[in-house]
Amino acid sequence: MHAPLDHFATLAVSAVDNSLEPTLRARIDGKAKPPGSLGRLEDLAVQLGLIWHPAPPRTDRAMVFVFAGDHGLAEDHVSPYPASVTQAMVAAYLAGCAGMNVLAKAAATEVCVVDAGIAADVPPHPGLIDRKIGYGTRNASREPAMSIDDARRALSASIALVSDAIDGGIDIVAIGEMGIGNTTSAALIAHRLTGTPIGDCVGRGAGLDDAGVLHKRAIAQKAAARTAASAPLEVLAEFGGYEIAMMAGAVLAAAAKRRPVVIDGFIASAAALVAVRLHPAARAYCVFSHRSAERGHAVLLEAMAATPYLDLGFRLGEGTGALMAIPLVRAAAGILTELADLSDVLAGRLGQTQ
Ligand SMILES: Cc1cc2ncn([C@H]3O[C@H](COP(=O)(O)O)[C@@H](O)[C@H]3O)c2cc1C
Ligand SMILES: O=C(O)c1cccnc1
Repeated sequence: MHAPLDHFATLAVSAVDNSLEPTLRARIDGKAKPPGSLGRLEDLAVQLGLIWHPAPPRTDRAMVFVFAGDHGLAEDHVSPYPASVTQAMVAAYLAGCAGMNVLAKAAATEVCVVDAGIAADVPPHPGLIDRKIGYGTRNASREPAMSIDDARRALSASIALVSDAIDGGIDIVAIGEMGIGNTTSAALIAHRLTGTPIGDCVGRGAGLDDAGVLHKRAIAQKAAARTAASAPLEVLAEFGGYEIAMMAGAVLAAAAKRRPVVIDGFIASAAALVAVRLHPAARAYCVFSHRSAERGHAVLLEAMAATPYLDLGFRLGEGTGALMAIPLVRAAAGILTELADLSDVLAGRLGQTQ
């Protein structure tokens, strides 16, 4: 049950070489289209070029890692659903019949389901990766959700898992989560790492009504008032959860291995912020997929100067928003690797890709 700590301690993230950007822009401007006419997809192409330099970007295999964990906070009724839904949804992922599975199929993306800390013993399944750190976190409104050591264990476990997947041929990493109560954890992380008032970070989560949001806000206030922690690892340990820690580790692993990591919505963005505060160079590897309808997502996006590509009104999690952006990543890479130069087209030299 205990993963080693050293993958986190020894991790190195190298910065992308931003001085290459003008060269990449000029190359894209020379393609068979008016300059800038593929809009923000060109920005994504530049980002992929910087990440993969000097190699051309590869996008054959994408994998979404869905980390599942339970939250002690759930006993305070911060969610309209009981904690048992976490495990039930994991069973649905393994059966291939959840929202995430449907969207992963459409996005030609492999699925990796990880038990980061579900509050029950989950029956073994060939599709389930057991990296359980504990049986749910402790209640962050009363005490730290986890120890610093457990936060490091969670980070290290996912760093090892995602690094191995990349070594095994995964070109695009995407992150998502399942954990009843985790929008409260994410709100607390957003609040503490950005300095935004907690009330502006708390939203409806899985569908609270107005009274429910008021109650959730009060619980979050209580948790925030309990601790003055401000360093990213401490904030992560104070507020949880295991699946958020593992998403942060996944971001760091992708960055360390120089692969793009597609960030889902509110909770995944909170994890990305933890990762970026731990290793600022990791920001350049993050692709922010969509703008979640959850209140507080804007706070996180702004803190990372991120403008997502999609606005579909999603507020599900599970990696669903990230999955919808995988085709964009593939298309953007194609701008660099398959789109002809205008000079070749005008000279009638067709069918030669760069
Ligand atoms: C059936 C169901 C499936 C879900 N899939 C993702 N979430 C989403 O809702 C949860 C966060 O909301 P809160 O903080 O209000 O609990 C997370 O598990 C998130 O992934 C779901 C929630 C439910 C109910
Ligand atoms: O944006 C998300 O990831 C989200 C929002 C609400 C509930 N679950 C997930």
